[in-house]
Amino acid sequence: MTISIWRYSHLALAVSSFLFITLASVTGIILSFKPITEKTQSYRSKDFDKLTVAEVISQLKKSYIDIGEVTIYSNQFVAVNGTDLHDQSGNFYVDPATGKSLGKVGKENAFFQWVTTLHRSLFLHETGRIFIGLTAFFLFLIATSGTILIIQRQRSFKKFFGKIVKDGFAQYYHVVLGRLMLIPIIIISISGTFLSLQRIGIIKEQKITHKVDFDALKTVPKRMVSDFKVFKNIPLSQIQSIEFPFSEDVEDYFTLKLNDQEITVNQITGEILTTQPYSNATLLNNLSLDLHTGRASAVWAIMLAIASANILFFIYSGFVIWWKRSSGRIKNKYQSDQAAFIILVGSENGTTFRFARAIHEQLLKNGKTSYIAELNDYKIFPKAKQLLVFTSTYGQGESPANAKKFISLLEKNPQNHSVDFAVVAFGAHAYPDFCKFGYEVNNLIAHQAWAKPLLEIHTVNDRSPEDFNRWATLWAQHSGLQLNSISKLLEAKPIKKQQFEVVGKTVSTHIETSFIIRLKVKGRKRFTSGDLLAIYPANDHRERQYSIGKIGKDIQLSVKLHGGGIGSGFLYNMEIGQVLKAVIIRNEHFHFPEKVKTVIMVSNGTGIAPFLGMLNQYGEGRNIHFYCGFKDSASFAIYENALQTDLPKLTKLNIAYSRAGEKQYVKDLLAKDATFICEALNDGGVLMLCGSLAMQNDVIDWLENACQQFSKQSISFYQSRGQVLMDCY
Ligand SMILES: Cc1cc2nc3c(=O)[nH]c(=O)nc-3n(C[C@H](O)[C@H](O)[C@H](O)COP(=O)(O)O)c2cc1C
Repeated sequence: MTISIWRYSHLALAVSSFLFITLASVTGIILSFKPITEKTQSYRSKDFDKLTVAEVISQLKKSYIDIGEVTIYSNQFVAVNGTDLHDQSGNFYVDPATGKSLGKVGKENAFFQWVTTLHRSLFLHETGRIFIGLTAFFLFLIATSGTILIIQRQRSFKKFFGKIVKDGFAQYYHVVLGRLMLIPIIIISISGTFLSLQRIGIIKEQKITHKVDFDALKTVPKRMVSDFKVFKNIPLSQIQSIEFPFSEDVEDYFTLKLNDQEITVNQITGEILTTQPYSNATLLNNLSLDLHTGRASAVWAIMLAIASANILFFIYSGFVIWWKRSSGRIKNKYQSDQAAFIILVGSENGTTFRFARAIHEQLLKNGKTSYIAELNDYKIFPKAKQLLVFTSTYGQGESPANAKKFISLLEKNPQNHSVDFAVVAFGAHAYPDFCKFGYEVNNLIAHQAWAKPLLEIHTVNDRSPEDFNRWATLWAQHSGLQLNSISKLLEAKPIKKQQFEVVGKTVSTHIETSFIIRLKVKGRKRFTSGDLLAIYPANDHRERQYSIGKIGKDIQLSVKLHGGGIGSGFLYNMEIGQVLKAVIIRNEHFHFPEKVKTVIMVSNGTGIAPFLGMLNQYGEGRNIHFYCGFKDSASFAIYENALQTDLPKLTKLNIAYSRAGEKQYVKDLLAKDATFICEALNDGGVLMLCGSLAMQNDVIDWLENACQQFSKQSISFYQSRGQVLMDCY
C-alpha cells in the first residue's frame, strides 16, 4: 500500500470525526480531574491493603447496628449503607480499620455529572452513545493509520523511535508527540469503544443469579462472622461490595462481589453457598472503566488528561499540515491545450507549489500562456513550447503522492511536437536519496524523442530560495523573460534574529583570501559544531549559511572571500567589537557522532570549519582520522594555527595539496587508506564530509567502488545507517 492511501485514510477519518473528538477530548480532560480531586480527599485508610473482610466486618459491627451494604470504590474509599449506634441512617465513608464514620457520602458533583453525560451521550441518549462509540472507534483507526504513516516515514518498524527529520513545527511535533502518546490514545480509544458497545447493548451485560439450594442450608456449626474462613482469606482489596443478609434467617446470606467473581456465603456457618465467575465481557468492562476513567489511579488519570490534551494538539497540527498542503491548490487562467508553458508539480506537502506558482505568475505577468498542474495530470499538450517540472522526493527516494502516475503517463502520451524541458528537483540533504525522483524524471524525459533539454537538472535543498533563484535567473535568461519579483513571491515570514559580537578575526596572507571569524553569542542559545549560521548581509531575504565550529563558547566560521560575494564580503568587513544579526540553524544530520568509535573527517578548503569545532569539543580520547585538502601549504597555514591546540587529539592528520608537491586531492589520500576506511565503516565507524560538492561527488564515487569491492555493499547501505554524513555546498 502506498503512503498516500494511509495518509488519505488518516485525513478522512480525522476530518469526519474531529468535532466529536474535540468534544470528547475537552470533556475527557475535565473528567480526568475527577479521580485526581477524589484522591486528594482523605477517605482512604492507610491499612487498606492489609485488611481482610473478616476484620472489616467485625469492626463495622461495633459501629453499626444495621448494615445493608458495604461498597469499596475504585479509589479505595469504603462506604457503608446502614444505621449507626446513634440511629443515624445513610451512606457513610468509614475507616475500615476502626469502623469509624468519616463523613456522609455526598451527592456526585453536579458539574462532573453534567460533563460525564455530555462525554458519554451528548445528552442524546442512545443516539449520542452511538456517536460517541463511533468517535472512539474512529480515534482508534486514526491512531492506527497514524502509526503506519510513522513507520513509513521512518522507513522501518525498527526505526519507529529513531530520529525524526524536522520538517516544520506542526509536522515534527505531530509525529514526535504521536509516537509518545500512541499507547495511551490506543488504550483510550479501545476502552471507549468497548464501553460504548456495552452501553448500546451490542456487548451484553452479564446477569448473575445465584441458585442457592435452600433445602441444603445448614445452621450448624454456628460461627462468629469474624471466624468465617472465607472472610479471613479474602483481602479487602479484592472486594467491590458486600451485600449483608436482609434478616437473620438462614435463607438470607452474604453476597460478595469480588474483582473476578461473585460468591454467596451462609450467614450462620460461613460456608460458601454459590460461586459465579465473571464473564470475559464483565472483566473487560471493569478493566475498560479503570483505563478509560483513571478511577483506580491518579497517575493514570493525569496521563489520560495529557493524552486528551495531545489529541487537541493533533487536531490543530493536523489542520496546519493539511492547510499547508492544500494551500498549493491550482488556479489556471489558460487551459492545458492553450498554454505554451506547462508547469507540472510533484509535491507531497505543498511547498514545491509555492515555487512553481512563482514562475507561473511571472509567465502570466510577461503575457505568456502558462498552465500549472500536478505531475499526475501529465497528458498531451498540443501548444506546449516548454515543459517545466518541479518535483520533490519522498519516502526512500520515491515520488510524492501526486506524481505516482507520471512515469506511466509519460510513456503513454508522447508529445506530438518538439518541446523544451527543464527539471527542478526539490529535496533535502538530510535524506540519503537526495532528489532521487527528480533525477529519475529528468532522465526519463530526456529519453523522449520530443524532448529538448533547456537546462541541466537543478536541485533545491531544503526549499532554499537561493537555490531556486539561481535556477530561475538562468531559466529566465534562456527563455528571454524578465523576472521581477520572484524572491518577493517566495518571501517567507520574518525571521527572529539574534545578535553576535565579532571577537576575533584571522585573515590568511594567501592570494586567495580566506579568514577565520569568531563570534560571541549575545544572550543564550544552544548550538554545536556542524550547525549552521545564517546571516543576512543585505538585511533582506538573501541568506548565506556557514558551517559552525564551536570553540569554547564561541562560534568559529571559516570563510573564503569571493570577489563580489555578499556573504563573505560582509563578514570580511566586520571589525572586532561590531555586532551582526544572524540565526543559528540546527543541522542535526551533521552533528558529531559521540557514541561512535572511529570517525573519519574529510574536508576541502573552508569545509574544515565544523571539524575544527568538533575536535575542540569532542576530540579527547577518540579515534579520529582527518583528511583535508588545500591548494598548497600557504592556504593551509591559517588553519594550521587554528588546529595547533587540538592537533594532539587527532589519531592521524592527512593533508592533500592539489597545487603543490604530489598534487593530490583528498580522494587520493582516502584511496591510499581504502582498507582502513572500509573496515572502519564495517565496524560501525562514521565518515563525515564537508566542503565543495565537487569533492563530495569525487569522494562518493570512489567510496561506492571501494565499498563494493571491499564489502560488496553499496554506499547507500552505510548512508541509510547514518554512517556517511555530508554537508557540502
Ligand atoms: C518523510 C519525508 C521523506 C523525504 N524523503 C526525501 C528523500 O528521499 N530525498 C530527498 O531529497 N528529500 C526527501 N524529503 C525532503 C522533501 O523532498 C523536501 O522537504 C521537499 O522540499 C518537500 O517538498 P513538498 O512540500 O512540495 O513535498 C523527504 C521529506 C519527508 C518529510
